[in-house]
Amino acid sequence: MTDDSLDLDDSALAEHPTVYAVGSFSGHTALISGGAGGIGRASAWLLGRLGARVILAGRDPGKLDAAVAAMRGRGLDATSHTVDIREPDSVSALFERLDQERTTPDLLVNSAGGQFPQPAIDFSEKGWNTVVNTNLNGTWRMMQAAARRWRDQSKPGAIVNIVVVTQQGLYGVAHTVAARAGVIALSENLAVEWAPLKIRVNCIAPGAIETPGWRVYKPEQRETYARSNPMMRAGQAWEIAEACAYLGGAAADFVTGETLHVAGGSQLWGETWTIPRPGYFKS
Ligand SMILES: CCCCCCCCCCC/C=C/C(=O)SCCNC(=O)CCNC(=O)[C@H](O)C(C)(C)COP(=O)(O)OP(=O)(O)OC[C@H]1O[C@@H](n2cnc3c(N)ncnc32)[C@H](O)[C@@H]1OP(=O)(O)O
Ligand SMILES: NC(=O)C1=CN([C@@H]2O[C@H](COP(=O)(O)OP(=O)(O)OC[C@H]3O[C@@H](n4cnc5c(N)ncnc54)[C@H](OP(=O)(O)O)[C@@H]3O)[C@@H](O)[C@H]2O)C=CC1
Repeated sequence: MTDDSLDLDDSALAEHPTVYAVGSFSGHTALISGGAGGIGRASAWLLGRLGARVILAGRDPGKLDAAVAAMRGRGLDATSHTVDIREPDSVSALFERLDQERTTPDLLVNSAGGQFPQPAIDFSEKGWNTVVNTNLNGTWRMMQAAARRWRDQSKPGAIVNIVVVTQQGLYGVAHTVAARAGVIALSENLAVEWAPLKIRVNCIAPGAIETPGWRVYKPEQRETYARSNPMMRAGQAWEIAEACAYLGGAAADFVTGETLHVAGGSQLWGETWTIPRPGYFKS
């Protein structure tokens, strides 16, 4: 697979079949961090097509503008705001801008995240902190800011955190596995603590999903990902978007504190080496 083939095709996202009914998110607003990336953009398209007003958030205004223009071109209600979830002030500023617009999302999808592959023994202090600050602290900041609005306005809310498979077999990204395990534990805790506020908190653990985010991995490592699960294929961003629509919507009104693996079974079988597999493990 080439670097170019990882780019998502907006015209495909505009027409991909879905199991959900058009209008099932009418009247709902979804804030999607990482909304111009692979999984975030597919989720924005799906939720938008189902009737939601979608707000895409990320660091790169050019990518956000392009994604919003494509969605608006198909008649969807899409806007964007910049945010760096690593910066507390940036997250505060995002939510203040939404307050000024009198916009409170009903659904927050935390898809902003990422990591770089490196043997854990070589992690620098800064590298470790960057990944933990992005994936654990950044996700937390977004959750807390949204929850405060829902509490203050006595509104229900739903959060879907995109994490990674943490049980086994994701080697070379120990920093992100640690951060995402933190997000899962945090989500389970908040599912209880925020239930009185009518806030549901769930996670999706994707397996290998072909997105632009894969460019951080060497082609020879990427080539192995499709065989990292018993279904022997890579997943598509649309498959995560559909799970997002489930956990973020009315069908999951009684679901909270859950982590849904959309991973082709890779949480049960298989191994993923984002760095070259050491000779020690070769048969
Ligand atoms: C059983 C499990 C089955 C599951 C199968 C799954 C298989 C799939 C493969 C793996 C799973 C995960 C996949 C994905 O998540 S793909 C999509 C996610 N997208 C990305 O990861 C995007 C790319 N990543 C990044 O943008 C960066 O890594 C980062 C998160 C760090 C953010 O980048 P940013 O530009 O904001 O930060 P910097 O470049 O300034 O870096 C800050 C410091 O981080 C250290 N660093 C960064 N890159 C490297 C590197 N390549 N090697 C070593 N260290 C790195 C470094 O300290 C940086 O500071 P300095 O530049 O000052 O040194
Ligand atoms: N693709 C896969 O195989 C898997 C992905 N995941 C996870 O799913 C999530 C989405 O990944 P995917 O769509 O594939 O990756 P992408 O890299 O395509 O998208 C991630 C998005 O996050 C945004 N982002 C990154 N850092 C920040 C930040 N500090 N503040 C705001 N936005 C940020 C990026 O936008 P910008 O640079 O413009 O800010 C980017 O658009 C990530 O958490 C990823 O780790 C988990 C398992 C497997």
